[in-house]
Amino acid sequence: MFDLDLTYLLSIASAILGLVLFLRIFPKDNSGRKLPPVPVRTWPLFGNILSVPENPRQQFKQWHTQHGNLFSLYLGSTLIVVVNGYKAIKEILVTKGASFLDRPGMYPNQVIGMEHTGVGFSCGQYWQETRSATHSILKDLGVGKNILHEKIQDDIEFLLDRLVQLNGQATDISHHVHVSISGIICSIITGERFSYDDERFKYNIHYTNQLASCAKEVAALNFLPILKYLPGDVLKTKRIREAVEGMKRFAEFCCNVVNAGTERESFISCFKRKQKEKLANGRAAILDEENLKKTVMDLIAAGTESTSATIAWCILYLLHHPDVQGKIHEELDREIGFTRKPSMGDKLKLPYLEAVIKETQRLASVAPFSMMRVTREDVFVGNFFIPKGTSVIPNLDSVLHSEEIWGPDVDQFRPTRFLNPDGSVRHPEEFIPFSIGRRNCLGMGLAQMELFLFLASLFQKFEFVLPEGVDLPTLKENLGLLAVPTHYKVCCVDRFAEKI
Ligand code: HEM
Repeated sequence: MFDLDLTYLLSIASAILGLVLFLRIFPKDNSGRKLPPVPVRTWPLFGNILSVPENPRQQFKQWHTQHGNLFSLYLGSTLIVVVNGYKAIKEILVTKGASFLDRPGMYPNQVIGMEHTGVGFSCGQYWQETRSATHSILKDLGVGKNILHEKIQDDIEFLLDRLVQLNGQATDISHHVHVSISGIICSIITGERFSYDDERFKYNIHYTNQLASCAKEVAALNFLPILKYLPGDVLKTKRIREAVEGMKRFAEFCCNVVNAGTERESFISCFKRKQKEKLANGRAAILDEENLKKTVMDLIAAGTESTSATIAWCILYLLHHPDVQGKIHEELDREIGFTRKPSMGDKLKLPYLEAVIKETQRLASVAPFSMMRVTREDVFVGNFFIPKGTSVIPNLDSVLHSEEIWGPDVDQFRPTRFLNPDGSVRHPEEFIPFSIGRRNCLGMGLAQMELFLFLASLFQKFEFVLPEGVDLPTLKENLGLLAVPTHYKVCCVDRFAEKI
Protein backbone atom coordinates (compact mmCIF):
# COMPACT_ATOMS: atom_id res chain seq x y z
CA MET A 1 0.00 0.00 0.00
CA PHE A 2 2.80 2.38 1.06
CA ASP A 3 4.79 1.43 -2.08
CA LEU A 4 1.80 2.04 -4.24
CA ASP A 5 1.25 5.45 -2.63
CA LEU A 6 4.90 6.35 -3.12
CA THR A 7 4.79 5.34 -6.76
CA TYR A 8 1.55 7.24 -7.11
CA LEU A 9 3.02 10.35 -5.45
CA LEU A 10 6.19 10.14 -7.50
CA SER A 11 4.24 9.89 -10.71
CA ILE A 12 2.07 12.88 -9.68
CA ALA A 13 5.23 14.83 -8.82
CA SER A 14 6.87 14.01 -12.15
CA ALA A 15 3.63 14.86 -13.98
CA ILE A 16 3.60 18.25 -12.25
CA LEU A 17 7.27 18.74 -13.07
CA GLY A 18 6.60 17.78 -16.69
CA LEU A 19 3.65 20.16 -16.75
CA VAL A 20 5.74 22.99 -15.33
CA LEU A 21 8.36 22.38 -18.00
CA PHE A 22 5.63 22.19 -20.61
CA LEU A 23 4.15 25.44 -19.40
CA ARG A 24 7.63 26.84 -19.99
CA ILE A 25 7.58 28.89 -16.83
CA PHE A 26 10.97 30.60 -16.89
CA PRO A 27 11.96 29.12 -20.24
CA LYS A 28 15.63 29.20 -21.12
CA ASP A 29 17.35 29.72 -24.45
CA ASN A 30 19.82 27.16 -25.84
CA SER A 31 22.66 28.46 -23.69
CA GLY A 32 20.58 28.32 -20.52
CA ARG A 33 19.99 32.08 -20.24
CA LYS A 34 16.70 32.92 -18.53
CA LEU A 35 13.92 34.30 -20.75
CA PRO A 36 11.00 36.23 -19.17
CA PRO A 37 8.36 33.81 -17.76
CA VAL A 38 5.42 32.56 -19.82
CA PRO A 39 2.30 33.00 -17.67
CA VAL A 40 0.11 30.37 -19.35
CA ARG A 41 0.22 27.04 -21.08
CA THR A 42 1.96 26.96 -24.46
CA TRP A 43 0.29 24.84 -27.14
CA PRO A 44 2.07 23.42 -30.17
CA LEU A 45 1.49 25.52 -33.29
CA PHE A 46 -0.68 28.15 -31.55
CA GLY A 47 1.66 28.96 -28.67
CA ASN A 48 -0.28 31.12 -26.17
CA ILE A 49 -2.54 32.82 -28.71
CA LEU A 50 -5.64 31.09 -27.30
CA SER A 51 -5.01 32.59 -23.83
CA VAL A 52 -4.77 36.19 -25.03
CA PRO A 53 -8.25 37.76 -24.97
CA GLU A 54 -9.50 40.08 -27.73
CA ASN A 55 -8.90 43.03 -25.43
CA PRO A 56 -5.85 42.00 -23.39
CA ARG A 57 -5.61 45.10 -21.14
CA GLN A 58 -6.94 43.40 -17.98
CA GLN A 59 -5.17 40.11 -18.65
CA PHE A 60 -1.83 41.88 -19.15
CA LYS A 61 -2.43 43.81 -15.91
CA GLN A 62 -2.98 40.54 -14.06
CA TRP A 63 0.11 38.87 -15.56
CA HIS A 64 2.16 42.00 -14.76
CA THR A 65 1.07 41.73 -11.10
CA GLN A 66 1.67 37.97 -10.95
CA HIS A 67 4.88 37.67 -12.95
CA GLY A 68 6.63 41.04 -12.72
CA ASN A 69 7.71 43.61 -15.28
CA LEU A 70 8.53 41.23 -18.12
CA PHE A 71 6.63 38.23 -19.38
CA SER A 72 6.82 36.22 -22.60
CA LEU A 73 4.13 34.96 -24.92
CA TYR A 74 4.42 32.68 -27.92
CA LEU A 75 2.08 33.85 -30.67
CA GLY A 76 2.38 30.91 -33.00
CA SER A 77 6.06 30.13 -32.75
CA THR A 78 7.05 33.81 -32.46
CA LEU A 79 8.41 34.87 -29.08
CA ILE A 80 6.97 38.17 -27.86
CA VAL A 81 8.09 39.90 -24.70
CA VAL A 82 5.65 42.28 -22.98
CA VAL A 83 7.41 44.99 -20.97
CA ASN A 84 5.47 46.64 -18.13
CA GLY A 85 5.99 49.50 -15.69
CA TYR A 86 7.82 52.80 -16.16
CA LYS A 87 11.24 51.61 -15.01
CA ALA A 88 11.40 48.64 -17.38
CA ILE A 89 9.89 50.57 -20.32
CA LYS A 90 12.45 53.35 -19.81
CA GLU A 91 15.19 50.73 -19.73
CA ILE A 92 14.19 49.26 -23.12
CA LEU A 93 13.26 52.51 -24.90
CA VAL A 94 15.84 54.91 -23.47
CA THR A 95 18.77 53.39 -21.52
CA LYS A 96 19.09 50.37 -23.83
CA GLY A 97 17.07 52.05 -26.60
CA ALA A 98 19.66 51.34 -29.33
CA SER A 99 18.92 47.59 -29.07
CA PHE A 100 15.15 48.11 -29.43
CA LEU A 101 14.91 50.61 -32.31
CA ASP A 102 13.59 48.31 -35.06
CA ARG A 103 10.08 47.08 -35.83
CA PRO A 104 8.91 43.57 -36.77
CA GLY A 105 7.40 42.95 -40.23
CA MET A 106 3.68 43.70 -40.62
CA TYR A 107 1.32 41.77 -42.89
CA PRO A 108 -0.38 44.81 -44.59
CA ASN A 109 3.03 46.21 -45.60
CA GLN A 110 4.03 42.82 -47.04
CA VAL A 111 0.81 42.69 -49.09
CA ILE A 112 1.80 45.82 -51.05
CA GLY A 113 5.50 44.94 -51.15
CA MET A 114 6.45 47.93 -48.95
CA GLU A 115 7.71 46.13 -45.87
CA HIS A 116 11.02 47.93 -45.51
CA THR A 117 10.11 51.44 -46.68
CA GLY A 118 8.61 54.56 -45.09
CA VAL A 119 9.12 55.86 -41.58
CA GLY A 120 6.79 53.89 -39.32
CA PHE A 121 7.92 50.32 -39.95
CA SER A 122 11.40 50.50 -41.47
CA CYS A 123 14.59 49.54 -39.65
CA GLY A 124 18.28 50.40 -39.25
CA GLN A 125 20.03 53.14 -41.20
CA TYR A 126 17.08 53.39 -43.61
CA TRP A 127 14.71 54.29 -40.74
CA GLN A 128 17.23 56.66 -39.15
CA GLU A 129 17.67 58.70 -42.33
CA THR A 130 13.93 58.74 -43.16
CA ARG A 131 12.98 59.71 -39.59
CA SER A 132 15.54 62.50 -39.49
CA ALA A 133 14.36 63.89 -42.87
CA THR A 134 10.66 63.60 -41.92
CA HIS A 135 11.25 65.22 -38.55
CA SER A 136 13.16 68.17 -39.97
CA ILE A 137 10.57 68.73 -42.74
CA LEU A 138 7.67 68.74 -40.25
CA LYS A 139 9.63 71.20 -38.11
CA ASP A 140 10.30 73.48 -41.09
CA LEU A 141 6.59 73.39 -41.98
CA GLY A 142 5.80 74.75 -38.54
CA VAL A 143 5.02 71.72 -36.36
CA GLY A 144 5.86 72.68 -32.81
CA LYS A 145 5.95 76.35 -33.86
CA ASN A 146 3.13 78.86 -34.00
CA ILE A 147 3.08 79.27 -37.79
CA LEU A 148 1.12 76.07 -38.39
CA HIS A 149 -1.69 77.02 -36.09
CA GLU A 150 -3.34 79.30 -38.67
CA LYS A 151 -3.69 76.35 -41.03
CA ILE A 152 -5.21 74.27 -38.23
CA GLN A 153 -7.51 77.15 -37.24
CA ASP A 154 -8.88 77.30 -40.82
CA ASP A 155 -9.91 73.66 -40.61
CA ILE A 156 -11.37 74.21 -37.15
CA GLU A 157 -13.47 77.15 -38.46
CA PHE A 158 -14.84 74.84 -41.10
CA LEU A 159 -15.68 72.19 -38.51
CA LEU A 160 -17.38 74.73 -36.20
CA ASP A 161 -19.54 75.97 -39.12
CA ARG A 162 -20.62 72.44 -39.96
CA LEU A 163 -21.57 71.79 -36.34
CA VAL A 164 -23.46 75.13 -36.04
CA GLN A 165 -25.49 74.17 -39.11
CA LEU A 166 -26.74 71.10 -37.24
CA ASN A 167 -28.63 73.47 -34.97
CA GLY A 168 -28.24 71.38 -31.83
CA GLN A 169 -29.34 68.17 -33.54
CA ALA A 170 -27.70 65.01 -32.16
CA THR A 171 -24.64 63.98 -34.17
CA ASP A 172 -21.71 61.56 -34.24
CA ILE A 173 -19.00 64.08 -33.28
CA SER A 174 -16.18 61.54 -33.78
CA HIS A 175 -16.91 61.42 -37.50
CA HIS A 176 -16.80 65.23 -37.98
CA VAL A 177 -13.56 65.53 -36.00
CA HIS A 178 -12.00 62.57 -37.84
CA VAL A 179 -12.65 64.17 -41.25
CA SER A 180 -11.27 67.50 -40.05
CA ILE A 181 -8.06 66.02 -38.58
CA SER A 182 -7.57 63.95 -41.73
CA GLY A 183 -7.92 67.16 -43.79
CA ILE A 184 -5.13 68.81 -41.77
CA ILE A 185 -2.57 66.03 -42.23
CA CYS A 186 -3.43 65.79 -45.97
CA SER A 187 -2.98 69.54 -46.39
CA ILE A 188 0.39 69.47 -44.58
CA ILE A 189 1.43 66.64 -46.90
CA THR A 190 0.26 68.16 -50.22
CA GLY A 191 -0.03 71.89 -49.48
CA GLU A 192 -3.60 71.64 -50.87
CA ARG A 193 -6.79 71.79 -48.88
CA PHE A 194 -9.03 68.87 -49.86
CA SER A 195 -12.76 69.49 -50.04
CA TYR A 196 -14.46 67.12 -47.58
CA ASP A 197 -16.63 66.01 -50.51
CA ASP A 198 -13.63 65.12 -52.68
CA GLU A 199 -14.18 61.49 -53.67
CA ARG A 200 -10.49 60.53 -53.32
CA PHE A 201 -10.26 62.10 -49.88
CA LYS A 202 -13.46 60.32 -48.78
CA TYR A 203 -12.21 56.99 -50.14
CA ASN A 204 -8.93 57.36 -48.26
CA ILE A 205 -10.83 57.82 -44.98
CA HIS A 206 -12.99 54.83 -45.90
CA TYR A 207 -9.96 52.58 -46.56
CA THR A 208 -8.11 53.72 -43.44
CA ASN A 209 -11.20 52.82 -41.38
CA GLN A 210 -11.49 49.52 -43.24
CA LEU A 211 -7.91 48.58 -42.31
CA ALA A 212 -8.50 49.62 -38.68
CA SER A 213 -11.57 47.35 -38.58
CA CYS A 214 -9.34 44.37 -39.48
CA ALA A 215 -6.89 44.92 -36.59
CA LYS A 216 -7.42 41.52 -34.98
CA GLU A 217 -7.06 39.67 -38.27
CA VAL A 218 -3.89 41.66 -39.04
CA ALA A 219 -2.43 40.67 -35.65
CA ALA A 220 -3.21 36.98 -36.29
CA LEU A 221 -1.69 37.11 -39.80
CA ASN A 222 1.46 38.82 -38.50
CA PHE A 223 2.24 35.91 -36.21
CA LEU A 224 0.69 32.97 -38.02
CA PRO A 225 1.16 33.87 -41.71
CA ILE A 226 0.13 30.34 -42.69
CA LEU A 227 -3.44 31.34 -41.76
CA LYS A 228 -3.71 33.38 -44.94
CA TYR A 229 -4.17 30.06 -46.77
CA LEU A 230 -7.30 29.18 -44.76
CA PRO A 231 -10.25 28.60 -47.11
CA GLY A 232 -13.14 31.08 -47.13
CA ASP A 233 -11.05 34.16 -46.30
CA VAL A 234 -11.78 33.83 -42.56
CA LEU A 235 -9.05 36.35 -41.80
CA LYS A 236 -10.31 39.00 -44.20
CA THR A 237 -7.16 39.00 -46.35
CA LYS A 238 -9.16 40.43 -49.27
CA ARG A 239 -10.49 43.33 -47.18
CA ILE A 240 -7.00 44.03 -45.86
CA ARG A 241 -5.49 44.01 -49.35
CA GLU A 242 -8.27 46.23 -50.73
CA ALA A 243 -7.81 48.73 -47.86
CA VAL A 244 -4.07 48.96 -48.03
CA GLU A 245 -4.03 49.18 -51.84
CA GLY A 246 -6.62 51.99 -51.62
CA MET A 247 -4.40 53.86 -49.13
CA LYS A 248 -1.42 53.39 -51.44
CA ARG A 249 -3.36 54.79 -54.42
CA PHE A 250 -4.23 57.88 -52.38
CA ALA A 251 -0.56 58.40 -51.42
CA GLU A 252 0.37 58.11 -55.12
CA PHE A 253 -2.33 60.64 -55.96
CA CYS A 254 -0.95 63.07 -53.33
CA CYS A 255 2.56 62.73 -54.78
CA ASN A 256 1.19 63.38 -58.29
CA VAL A 257 -0.76 66.48 -57.17
CA VAL A 258 2.51 67.98 -55.98
CA ASN A 259 4.38 66.82 -59.11
CA ALA A 260 1.77 68.65 -61.15
CA GLY A 261 3.41 71.85 -59.97
CA THR A 262 1.66 73.25 -56.89
CA GLU A 263 3.55 76.30 -55.63
CA ARG A 264 2.73 75.79 -51.97
CA GLU A 265 5.23 74.45 -49.44
CA SER A 266 4.29 70.92 -48.46
CA PHE A 267 5.76 67.78 -46.94
CA ILE A 268 6.06 66.23 -50.40
CA SER A 269 7.77 69.23 -52.03
CA CYS A 270 10.26 69.46 -49.12
CA PHE A 271 10.97 65.71 -49.29
CA LYS A 272 11.65 65.98 -53.02
CA ARG A 273 13.98 68.93 -52.42
CA LYS A 274 15.92 66.90 -49.86
CA GLN A 275 16.05 64.05 -52.34
CA LYS A 276 17.62 66.40 -54.96
CA GLU A 277 20.15 67.75 -52.45
CA LYS A 278 21.21 64.21 -51.57
CA LEU A 279 21.44 63.29 -55.27
CA ALA A 280 23.66 66.33 -55.87
CA ASN A 281 25.93 65.03 -53.11
CA GLY A 282 26.00 61.61 -54.72
CA ARG A 283 23.68 59.83 -52.28
CA ALA A 284 19.92 59.34 -52.64
CA ALA A 285 19.19 55.64 -52.38
CA ILE A 286 17.15 56.01 -49.19
CA LEU A 287 14.99 59.09 -49.85
CA ASP A 288 13.53 57.73 -53.10
CA GLU A 289 9.98 57.78 -54.55
CA GLU A 290 8.91 54.51 -52.90
CA ASN A 291 10.04 55.81 -49.54
CA LEU A 292 8.16 59.08 -50.04
CA LYS A 293 4.96 57.23 -50.95
CA LYS A 294 5.13 54.94 -47.92
CA THR A 295 6.09 57.79 -45.57
CA VAL A 296 3.00 59.69 -46.78
CA MET A 297 0.88 56.59 -46.07
CA ASP A 298 2.44 56.23 -42.60
CA LEU A 299 1.84 59.87 -41.69
CA ILE A 300 -1.80 59.78 -42.79
CA ALA A 301 -2.48 56.47 -41.02
CA ALA A 302 -0.67 57.41 -37.80
CA GLY A 303 -1.80 61.03 -37.74
CA THR A 304 -5.57 60.76 -38.00
CA GLU A 305 -7.39 58.33 -35.72
CA SER A 306 -5.04 58.71 -32.74
CA THR A 307 -5.82 62.42 -32.42
CA SER A 308 -9.49 62.31 -33.42
CA ALA A 309 -10.18 59.43 -31.00
CA THR A 310 -8.57 61.44 -28.17
CA ILE A 311 -10.89 64.39 -28.90
CA ALA A 312 -13.91 62.05 -29.02
CA TRP A 313 -12.86 60.53 -25.65
CA CYS A 314 -12.54 64.00 -24.12
CA ILE A 315 -16.08 65.03 -25.12
CA LEU A 316 -17.40 61.67 -23.90
CA TYR A 317 -15.69 62.03 -20.49
CA LEU A 318 -17.17 65.52 -20.15
CA LEU A 319 -20.68 64.22 -20.82
CA HIS A 320 -20.05 62.04 -17.78
CA HIS A 321 -18.55 64.99 -15.85
CA PRO A 322 -20.57 68.15 -16.65
CA ASP A 323 -18.88 69.95 -13.70
CA VAL A 324 -15.52 69.63 -15.53
CA GLN A 325 -17.07 71.00 -18.73
CA GLY A 326 -18.40 73.95 -16.67
CA LYS A 327 -14.90 74.70 -15.33
CA ILE A 328 -13.42 74.64 -18.86
CA HIS A 329 -16.10 77.11 -20.01
CA GLU A 330 -15.34 79.40 -17.04
CA GLU A 331 -11.60 79.36 -17.79
CA LEU A 332 -12.14 80.02 -21.52
CA ASP A 333 -14.66 82.82 -20.90
CA ARG A 334 -12.34 84.48 -18.38
CA GLU A 335 -9.09 84.20 -20.39
CA ILE A 336 -10.24 84.43 -24.01
CA GLY A 337 -13.87 85.54 -24.11
CA PHE A 338 -16.19 85.05 -27.07
CA THR A 339 -14.82 87.27 -29.80
CA ARG A 340 -11.38 85.94 -30.70
CA LYS A 341 -10.14 82.49 -31.67
CA PRO A 342 -7.95 80.55 -29.22
CA SER A 343 -4.31 80.40 -30.32
CA MET A 344 -1.21 78.52 -29.14
CA GLY A 345 -0.21 81.68 -27.26
CA ASP A 346 -3.17 81.03 -24.93
CA LYS A 347 -1.89 77.65 -23.76
CA LEU A 348 -0.23 78.93 -20.59
CA LYS A 349 -3.41 80.81 -19.65
CA LEU A 350 -5.52 77.66 -19.82
CA PRO A 351 -3.95 75.21 -17.33
CA TYR A 352 -7.26 73.58 -16.45
CA LEU A 353 -7.95 72.73 -20.11
CA GLU A 354 -4.43 71.34 -20.43
CA ALA A 355 -4.96 69.19 -17.35
CA VAL A 356 -8.21 67.88 -18.90
CA ILE A 357 -6.36 66.98 -22.12
CA LYS A 358 -3.63 65.16 -20.20
CA GLU A 359 -6.16 63.28 -18.06
CA THR A 360 -8.06 62.27 -21.21
CA GLN A 361 -4.86 60.91 -22.77
CA ARG A 362 -3.94 59.08 -19.57
CA LEU A 363 -7.30 57.45 -18.95
CA ALA A 364 -8.21 56.68 -22.59
CA SER A 365 -4.67 55.47 -23.33
CA VAL A 366 -5.49 55.31 -27.06
CA ALA A 367 -2.28 53.49 -27.99
CA PRO A 368 -2.17 51.13 -24.99
CA PHE A 369 0.47 48.79 -26.42
CA SER A 370 2.36 51.45 -28.39
CA MET A 371 3.86 50.06 -31.63
CA MET A 372 5.82 46.84 -31.47
CA ARG A 373 9.62 46.84 -31.51
CA VAL A 374 12.07 44.08 -32.38
CA THR A 375 15.49 43.55 -30.80
CA ARG A 376 18.51 44.36 -33.01
CA GLU A 377 20.82 42.18 -30.92
CA ASP A 378 20.87 39.89 -27.87
CA VAL A 379 20.18 42.00 -24.80
CA PHE A 380 19.61 41.60 -21.04
CA VAL A 381 16.80 43.51 -19.30
CA GLY A 382 17.02 43.14 -15.53
CA ASN A 383 17.89 39.45 -15.04
CA PHE A 384 16.19 38.34 -18.21
CA PHE A 385 17.70 37.55 -21.55
CA ILE A 386 15.96 38.71 -24.74
CA PRO A 387 17.40 37.18 -27.92
CA LYS A 388 18.04 39.16 -31.13
CA GLY A 389 14.94 39.28 -33.34
CA THR A 390 12.40 39.09 -30.47
CA SER A 391 9.22 41.17 -30.86
CA VAL A 392 8.65 43.46 -27.88
CA ILE A 393 5.46 45.21 -26.72
CA PRO A 394 6.03 48.29 -24.54
CA ASN A 395 2.82 48.15 -22.47
CA LEU A 396 2.21 51.92 -22.05
CA ASP A 397 -1.11 51.07 -20.40
CA SER A 398 0.76 49.56 -17.45
CA VAL A 399 2.24 53.03 -16.80
CA LEU A 400 -0.77 55.23 -17.62
CA HIS A 401 -3.03 53.04 -15.44
CA SER A 402 -0.58 52.33 -12.63
CA GLU A 403 -2.08 52.73 -9.16
CA GLU A 404 1.43 53.17 -7.78
CA ILE A 405 1.96 56.27 -9.96
CA TRP A 406 -1.51 57.87 -10.09
CA GLY A 407 -3.03 56.74 -6.80
CA PRO A 408 -6.04 54.62 -5.81
CA ASP A 409 -8.44 56.58 -8.08
CA VAL A 410 -6.38 55.64 -11.16
CA ASP A 411 -9.50 54.51 -13.06
CA GLN A 412 -11.39 57.76 -12.40
CA PHE A 413 -11.39 60.87 -14.59
CA ARG A 414 -9.81 63.52 -12.32
CA PRO A 415 -7.98 66.27 -14.28
CA THR A 416 -6.72 68.00 -11.12
CA ARG A 417 -4.13 65.23 -10.71
CA PHE A 418 -2.23 67.19 -13.39
CA LEU A 419 -2.39 70.49 -11.46
CA ASN A 420 0.04 71.78 -8.81
CA PRO A 421 -1.39 73.44 -5.69
CA ASP A 422 -0.70 76.87 -7.30
CA GLY A 423 -2.86 75.90 -10.33
CA SER A 424 0.04 75.41 -12.77
CA VAL A 425 0.25 72.22 -14.87
CA ARG A 426 2.19 69.19 -13.56
CA HIS A 427 4.32 67.26 -16.03
CA PRO A 428 5.05 63.87 -14.42
CA GLU A 429 7.71 61.95 -16.38
CA GLU A 430 5.48 58.85 -16.27
CA PHE A 431 2.92 60.57 -18.53
CA ILE A 432 3.95 58.74 -21.74
CA PRO A 433 0.99 58.41 -24.17
CA PHE A 434 3.37 59.24 -27.06
CA SER A 435 5.96 56.72 -25.80
CA ILE A 436 9.57 57.73 -25.07
CA GLY A 437 13.07 57.49 -26.52
CA ARG A 438 14.49 58.00 -30.01
CA ARG A 439 11.61 56.25 -31.79
CA ASN A 440 8.73 57.82 -29.90
CA CYS A 441 5.74 59.39 -31.70
CA LEU A 442 6.99 61.45 -34.62
CA GLY A 443 3.79 63.51 -34.66
CA MET A 444 3.74 64.43 -30.96
CA GLY A 445 4.19 68.17 -31.62
CA LEU A 446 1.42 68.22 -34.23
CA ALA A 447 -0.92 66.11 -32.08
CA GLN A 448 -0.43 68.41 -29.07
CA MET A 449 -1.21 71.48 -31.19
CA GLU A 450 -4.30 69.84 -32.67
CA LEU A 451 -5.61 68.62 -29.31
CA PHE A 452 -5.23 72.06 -27.73
CA LEU A 453 -6.62 74.13 -30.63
CA PHE A 454 -9.53 71.78 -31.40
CA LEU A 455 -10.64 71.37 -27.80
CA ALA A 456 -10.20 75.06 -26.89
CA SER A 457 -12.22 76.10 -29.97
CA LEU A 458 -14.91 73.44 -29.55
CA PHE A 459 -15.51 74.31 -25.89
CA GLN A 460 -15.36 78.05 -26.52
CA LYS A 461 -18.12 77.68 -29.10
CA PHE A 462 -20.29 74.83 -27.78
CA GLU A 463 -21.75 73.19 -24.78
CA PHE A 464 -21.90 69.44 -25.38
CA VAL A 465 -25.07 67.85 -24.03
CA LEU A 466 -26.83 64.53 -24.30
CA PRO A 467 -29.81 64.29 -26.65
CA GLU A 468 -33.02 64.44 -24.63
CA GLY A 469 -34.13 61.17 -23.08
CA VAL A 470 -30.90 59.37 -24.01
CA ASP A 471 -28.84 57.50 -21.39
CA LEU A 472 -25.20 58.40 -20.77
CA PRO A 473 -23.16 56.65 -23.48
CA THR A 474 -20.95 53.79 -22.39
CA LEU A 475 -17.26 54.35 -21.62
CA LYS A 476 -16.50 50.94 -23.09
CA GLU A 477 -13.83 51.08 -25.76
CA ASN A 478 -13.41 49.36 -29.12
CA LEU A 479 -9.86 48.11 -29.22
CA GLY A 480 -8.48 47.65 -32.71
CA LEU A 481 -5.20 49.22 -33.78
CA LEU A 482 -6.15 51.91 -31.23
CA ALA A 483 -8.60 52.21 -28.34
CA VAL A 484 -11.51 54.28 -29.66
CA PRO A 485 -14.80 55.10 -27.90
CA THR A 486 -17.95 53.21 -28.81
CA HIS A 487 -20.01 55.41 -31.20
CA TYR A 488 -22.16 57.95 -29.40
CA LYS A 489 -24.24 60.97 -30.34
CA VAL A 490 -24.13 64.39 -28.78
CA CYS A 491 -25.83 67.78 -29.27
CA CYS A 492 -23.51 70.74 -29.89
CA VAL A 493 -25.32 73.73 -28.38
CA ASP A 494 -24.02 77.06 -29.68
CA ARG A 495 -22.96 79.15 -26.65
CA PHE A 496 -22.65 82.32 -28.77
CA ALA A 497 -26.25 82.12 -29.92
CA GLU A 498 -27.32 82.42 -26.27
CA LYS A 499 -25.11 85.44 -25.55
CA ILE A 500 -25.99 87.56 -28.58
C1 HEM B 1 -2.96 61.78 -29.64
C2 HEM B 1 -2.33 61.47 -30.74
C3 HEM B 1 -1.22 60.47 -30.88
C4 HEM B 1 -0.77 59.48 -30.05
C5 HEM B 1 -1.33 59.11 -28.67
C6 HEM B 1 0.33 58.83 -30.70
C7 HEM B 1 1.06 57.78 -30.16
C8 HEM B 1 2.10 57.14 -30.81
C9 HEM B 1 2.84 56.04 -30.26
C10 HEM B 1 2.61 55.42 -28.88
C11 HEM B 1 3.76 55.66 -31.19
C12 HEM B 1 4.76 54.51 -31.07
C13 HEM B 1 6.10 55.06 -30.63
C14 HEM B 1 7.11 54.01 -30.27
O1 HEM B 1 7.28 53.01 -30.96
O2 HEM B 1 7.79 54.21 -29.24
C15 HEM B 1 3.61 56.53 -32.32
C16 HEM B 1 4.38 56.45 -33.47
C17 HEM B 1 4.23 57.29 -34.56
N1 HEM B 1 3.36 58.35 -34.66
FE1 HEM B 1 2.03 58.95 -33.26
N2 HEM B 1 0.54 59.41 -31.92
C18 HEM B 1 -0.37 60.44 -32.07
C19 HEM B 1 -0.45 61.32 -33.14
C20 HEM B 1 0.34 61.32 -34.26
C21 HEM B 1 0.26 62.26 -35.35
C22 HEM B 1 -0.68 63.48 -35.43
C23 HEM B 1 1.17 61.88 -36.29
C24 HEM B 1 1.43 62.54 -37.63
C25 HEM B 1 2.34 63.27 -37.97
C26 HEM B 1 1.85 60.69 -35.78
C27 HEM B 1 2.86 60.01 -36.43
C28 HEM B 1 3.52 58.92 -35.91
C29 HEM B 1 4.55 58.19 -36.64
C30 HEM B 1 5.03 58.48 -38.07
C31 HEM B 1 5.00 57.17 -35.79
C32 HEM B 1 6.08 56.14 -36.10
C33 HEM B 1 7.43 56.76 -35.72
C34 HEM B 1 8.62 55.87 -36.02
O3 HEM B 1 8.46 54.67 -36.19
O4 HEM B 1 9.74 56.42 -36.07
N3 HEM B 1 1.32 60.39 -34.53
N4 HEM B 1 2.60 57.43 -32.08
